[in-house]
Amino acid sequence: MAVYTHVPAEEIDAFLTRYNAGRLVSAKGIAEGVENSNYLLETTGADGKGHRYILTLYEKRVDQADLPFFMDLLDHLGARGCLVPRFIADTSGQRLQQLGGRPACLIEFLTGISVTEPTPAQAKAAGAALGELHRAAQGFDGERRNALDIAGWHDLAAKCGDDFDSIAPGLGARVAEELAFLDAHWPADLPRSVIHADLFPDNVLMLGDRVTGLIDFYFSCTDIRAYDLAVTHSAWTFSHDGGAFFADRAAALGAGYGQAHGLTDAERTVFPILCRGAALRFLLTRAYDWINTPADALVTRKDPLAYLRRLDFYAKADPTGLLGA
Ligand SMILES: Nc1ncnc2c1ncn2[C@@H]1O[C@H](COP(=O)(O)OP(=O)(O)O)[C@@H](O)[C@H]1O
Ligand SMILES: N[C@@H](CCOP(=O)(O)O)C(=O)O
Repeated sequence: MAVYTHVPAEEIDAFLTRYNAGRLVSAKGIAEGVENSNYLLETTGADGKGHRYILTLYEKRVDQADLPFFMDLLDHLGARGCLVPRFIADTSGQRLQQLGGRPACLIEFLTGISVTEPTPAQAKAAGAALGELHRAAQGFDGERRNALDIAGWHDLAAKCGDDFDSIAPGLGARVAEELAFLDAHWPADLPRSVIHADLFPDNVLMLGDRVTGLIDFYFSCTDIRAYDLAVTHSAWTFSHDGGAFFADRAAALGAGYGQAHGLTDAERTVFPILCRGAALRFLLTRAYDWINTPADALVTRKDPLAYLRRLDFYAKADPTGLLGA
C-alpha cells in the first residue's frame, strides 16, 4: 500500500482550483508503489468531458531539490516522442506545490497496465522503449548523481552490518565478497548518460504487447548507460523469486534494445559485470528495507533473496547467453 499521506477530498478539490483541470469527481489512493503517496483523480475536466490525473505527494525518499531535474527530464523525453508523463503546471505556471504538508505535483495520467509475467514480445517492447529513452536522452544537459552507485552500495552494506545474517545465514559475507569483486572489476570508461535506473515491469505501462508509458523516474540519474539495460534485464528475465531465468525473454529484451539503440562491443563485454552490480543494488536496497521496515507496516517488503538468486545466476552465467546469441 502506498498512501502514506491521507488528504481529504475537499482539500484535493480546493487544490485543483489552482489548475485548469475542472472539479474533483473522485480520488482513489493507489495501492501500488512503495516510495510516494499516489492518488488517481477523476475530474470534470476543463472542457467538461472528464479527465484523469495522477496526484503524487513526495515522501521522505524523494528530495524536493531533485524535482526540477525529473520535470526537465520528462519534458525533454516527451518532446522527443517518449511516452512519459508530464508534470502539469497550474494557472500561474507553478508545477511544484504543497499539499497535506508534503511537496506535491499533478501529473499526466497514462493508460495501460503493468505486466507481472512478461512474454518475450513484451520484453522486446520494453527493450525497445529503453533504447528509445537512451536515444532521446542524448542532448539532455541535466545531471544527477546516482546515490545508489558502487559507493552507495558500500554505505548500504555498512548500514545493514550484522543484520544481513538475520535474513539468511552467510549473506553478510556474500555481500562483502561481491563488493570486493565489483570494486576490482566495475568499468570506469563506458558511455554515460541519463538513465531510468528502475525500469521494472511495474514501471512500464502496456496494452497487449505495446508500451503505452514509462513511469516512476524518481531514481533516474547520470550513470553508465548500459547499466540501465542490466537493471532492466534483472527485472524482466527472471521468475519473481529469481529462481528461473528465461532466455527467451532475455534474447527478446536484447533484440528490442538493439533495434532502438544497441550496445557497443565494450558494453557487451562487461554486461555480465553490470548485471552483477544491478543484482547487488536491488539486493542491498531490499535488504535495507527488510531490516528497517516493521513487518506490520502498510507497505509490502520486497524479498532481498530474490536478488541474491539473480546475483548467483549472473556470477556463474555463460556471458554469451545473457542477451541471446
Ligand atoms: N502517470 C501515470 N499514469 C498512470 N498511472 C500511474 C502514473 N504514475 C503512477 N501510476 C500508478 O501509480 C502506481 C505507483 O506509481 P510509482 O511512481 O511506481 O510509485 P512509487 O514511486 O511510490 O513507487 C503505478 O504502479 C501506477 O499504477
Ligand atoms: N524496483 C525496486 C523497488 C522500487 O519500487 P518502485 O515501485 O518505485 O519501482 C525493487 O523491486 O526492489
